[in-house]
Amino acid sequence: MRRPVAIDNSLDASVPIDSIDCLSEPIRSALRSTGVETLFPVQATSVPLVLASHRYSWTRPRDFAVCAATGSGKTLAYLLPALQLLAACKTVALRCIIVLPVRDLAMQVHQVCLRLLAALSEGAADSDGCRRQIRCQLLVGERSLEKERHQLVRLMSDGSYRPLADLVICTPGRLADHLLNCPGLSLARLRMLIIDEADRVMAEQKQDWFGLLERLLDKPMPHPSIHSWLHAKPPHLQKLLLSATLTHNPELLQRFRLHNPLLLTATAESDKELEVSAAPGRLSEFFVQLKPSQKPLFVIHLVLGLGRSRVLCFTNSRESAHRLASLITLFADPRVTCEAVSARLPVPKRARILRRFSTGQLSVLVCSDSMARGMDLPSVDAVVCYDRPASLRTYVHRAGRTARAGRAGAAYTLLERREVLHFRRMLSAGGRQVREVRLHGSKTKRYEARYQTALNRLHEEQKAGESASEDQSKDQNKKTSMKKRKTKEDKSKEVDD
Ligand SMILES: Nc1ncnc2c1ncn2[C@@H]1O[C@H](COP(=O)(O)OP(=O)(O)OP(=O)(O)O)[C@@H](O)[C@H]1O
Repeated sequence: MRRPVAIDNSLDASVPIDSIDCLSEPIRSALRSTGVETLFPVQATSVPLVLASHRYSWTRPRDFAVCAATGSGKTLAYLLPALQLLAACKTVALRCIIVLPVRDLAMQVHQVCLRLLAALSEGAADSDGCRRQIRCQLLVGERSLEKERHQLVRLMSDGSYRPLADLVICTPGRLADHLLNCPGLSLARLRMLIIDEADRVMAEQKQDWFGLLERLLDKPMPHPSIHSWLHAKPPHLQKLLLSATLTHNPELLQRFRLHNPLLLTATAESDKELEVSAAPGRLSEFFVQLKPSQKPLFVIHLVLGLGRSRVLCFTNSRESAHRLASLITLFADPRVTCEAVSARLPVPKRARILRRFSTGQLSVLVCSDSMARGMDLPSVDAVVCYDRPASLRTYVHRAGRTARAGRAGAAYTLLERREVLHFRRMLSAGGRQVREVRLHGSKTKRYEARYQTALNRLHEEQKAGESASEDQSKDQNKKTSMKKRKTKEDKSKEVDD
């Protein structure tokens, strides 16, 4: 890869949108009406470069890899050039695909995109009103494959297919489903493939979606229209890869067959295998050494003693998440409200819990690493790595749920003594500064008795639960052996008869 372009890690280097000449006026006014007055450094660096790479339609635009801090605004860094390019196209055709590793993230980016598109079409109504609306579809498996397919293409009476989407936001698995099962889907006009959280998407390679996509790229349109004859030569596809932890390893990146790639980076330290973006400017990072039994007490102390009002806790297992949430609930202090959320919960329930946390009705949300990537929850003022993160990547994404968009935040990692050395080494390899804070007994004394009561109640509830399930399985065993005996008796009766 050529010499990387540096991205300023400080939001003080943000640039007023009016000074970004390459942005069209409709996009600028859409930004203004969604409350964006300046472009963050990652946006001010990448938007002009990406747009410039499309200046001449006869040359193939180069590809980009963007590595910038969590919460630094990478979403707009790719949405803005994509929307500007799409707005200039007169006809509907699938021209841009945005791939995100999980459904929740795709839904979040879809929301950001819809807000911008609504502002764009309002602007069009105010001016000449003749601009075509960009059509964006979300494909994450929320609806049946059939229903999603009807959002992508329409079968016409002459047997041809009419494209219905300019832009698709999807997960890799769902994209593969459509590439395999949607007969009218044509990629002949595809100009941009954007892969957010690219390192994660790359690691999973679900259903070889990228191989499928490449094979379909070369396929001609199923039923050529006059339009497709006029534009017979397929446009060049540009790829944009983004993450806060993006590898610089050319071999790994070449899996996406990048063309003349340019790396835009705000990295902490140069490492060939793993590039970790510099930490967000106003993130303070701490670790606390304590016994496992003290961990819930520390979380309670964060809210009651240190005044953190929105705390996001990451555990390594669902059991650990539910145990912590139950314990905090049994602590029964109205100032510390807590729930656990996991990817297994039905989408509406998960959305309800996230809304309660975002609106301040919950002070502590416990979750697994499925929430660590990309989720943009407003005003999280502290992240707690309740269980030790397995890797630097995991840590960076967990900690990155706070201190977003220039706000202040703190990340606390709770460690047992034997874990401290490994953790400190792991962080210093990523150029991160982490300080130790101590949990003094004098500070937690006032809620210790109540905590002990909650702990005892939790043990009792667990015991009651265990013996109930033991009874249940005994009953079950009894029923099964009775059934077996009966069938045996019936059989021997049949033989006697
Ligand atoms: N130019 C801007 N002006 C004001 N707010 C912005 C701007 N750009 C982004 N934001 C806000 O910053 C927050 C973080 O943005 P975004 O989610 O794009 O970060 P990210 O770099 O993708 O983070 P992650 O690596 O965690 O996915 C969002 O709430 C977004 O609305």
